[in-house]
Amino acid sequence: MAPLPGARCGFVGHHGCDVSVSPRSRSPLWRSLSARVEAAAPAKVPARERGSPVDALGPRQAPAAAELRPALALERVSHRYKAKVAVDDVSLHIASGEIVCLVGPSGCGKSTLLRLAAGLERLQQGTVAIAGKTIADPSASLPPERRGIGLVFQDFALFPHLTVLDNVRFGLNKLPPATQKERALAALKQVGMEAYAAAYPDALSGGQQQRVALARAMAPQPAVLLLDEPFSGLDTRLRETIRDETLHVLKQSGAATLVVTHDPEEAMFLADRIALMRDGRMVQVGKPVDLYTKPVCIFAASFFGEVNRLRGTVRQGRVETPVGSVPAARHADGTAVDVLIRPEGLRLSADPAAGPDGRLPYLARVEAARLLGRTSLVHLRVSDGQGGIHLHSRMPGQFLPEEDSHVSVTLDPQQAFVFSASDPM
Ligand SMILES: Nc1ncnc2c1ncn2[C@@H]1O[C@H](COP(=O)(O)OP(=O)(O)OP(=O)(O)O)[C@@H](O)[C@H]1O
Repeated sequence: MAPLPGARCGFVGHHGCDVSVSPRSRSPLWRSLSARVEAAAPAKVPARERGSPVDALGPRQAPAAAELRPALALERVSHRYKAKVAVDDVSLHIASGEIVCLVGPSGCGKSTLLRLAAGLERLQQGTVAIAGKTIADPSASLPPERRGIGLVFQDFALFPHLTVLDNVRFGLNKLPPATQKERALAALKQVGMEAYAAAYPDALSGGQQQRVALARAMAPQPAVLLLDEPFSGLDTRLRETIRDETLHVLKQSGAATLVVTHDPEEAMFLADRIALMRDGRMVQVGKPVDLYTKPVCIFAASFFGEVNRLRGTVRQGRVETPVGSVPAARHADGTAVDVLIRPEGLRLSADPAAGPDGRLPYLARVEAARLLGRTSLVHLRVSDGQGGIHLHSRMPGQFLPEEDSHVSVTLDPQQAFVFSASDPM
């Protein structure tokens, strides 16, 4: 996967990540808009994707390859808040049935991009298209409620004076009453909340409210679902359960889904593709495995997990480090480089014997070892001739060598990334 045109990993610009504006803080305008949007008329999902009335909320067929035009397409979108550039020339396509997670540090422009897709922010530059039809450009814009999108926000924005059933029915008001009820109950069933149809939102837990908000967004069968930090109001344990359930529900819905999250692990868990932003720009878009194993820059490598960072110089297409040699064919001889190694890329053995090829192993002194549950984190010191370097290794299961003992280190080159030291961060 090549870096995106114009991707600037190290773009440390005048529009830095300064103030975070969460949807919660945008009320009351935000709330009234979100209420309007969530009350949107049934969306224009192509008939073939809707299914029969019987399977209205059942699994949809995956679209044939020829039909893979993006359900949602943002083209060269930019947005400023006065002098602040929040989104800078971003393009993103999402296919029907695909889940794309938009990640990046606080203030990098994720929510702004989602709000532009939703029509909650006037488009200043670029275009937004749904199912191949341009619905917004700087001269004209379809209002949010006519875009055929479902929205779920961080605070769920349920109507407190309506029952769960009526909350979900709200967006179906153009349908005959009997169909409204049938469709709303089916949506509630899909999220496991049909037993709570008569309850009011304040009698529900956070996780239950999130499920109702998802049912409400999905009940009109929108072609596009936009979720802004949908799990961040939930405690850690509940969040894992709810996002697992949500993944299955979203996959069944067949909608093109954009999920904003600041949590890289959540993105890895949910996404078919991840779009990583920084300072308003798109840094890298790809499958989670590609972002993790083929990061295009130091920022991308560091965003998805801890990395050990070593300095080195390229000699004959490789960099020698105190824990092993790393291929660096893309860099000219003599280039000063940063080598980033994931902790799980340093495999340890408590038996520091020579390898089968008779070569002496790379050795490290154990400074501490801690069991973290499924893995053990081992703090190491390796010699670099200048006082030593501190590194972390993450080993599967229980691996707790004695403090001050020596272990041998084998470096997995697949988990080591080399970037020119002169590249921006
Ligand atoms: N209504 C606004 N007026 C002025 N500046 C804004 C407004 N909304 C957002 N910004 C600024 O635009 C930038 C991008 O904000 P945005 O909310 O899109 O980022 P984000 O990545 O979603 O952040 P977070 O993860 O903290 O929600 C930030 O610097 C923010 O301060």
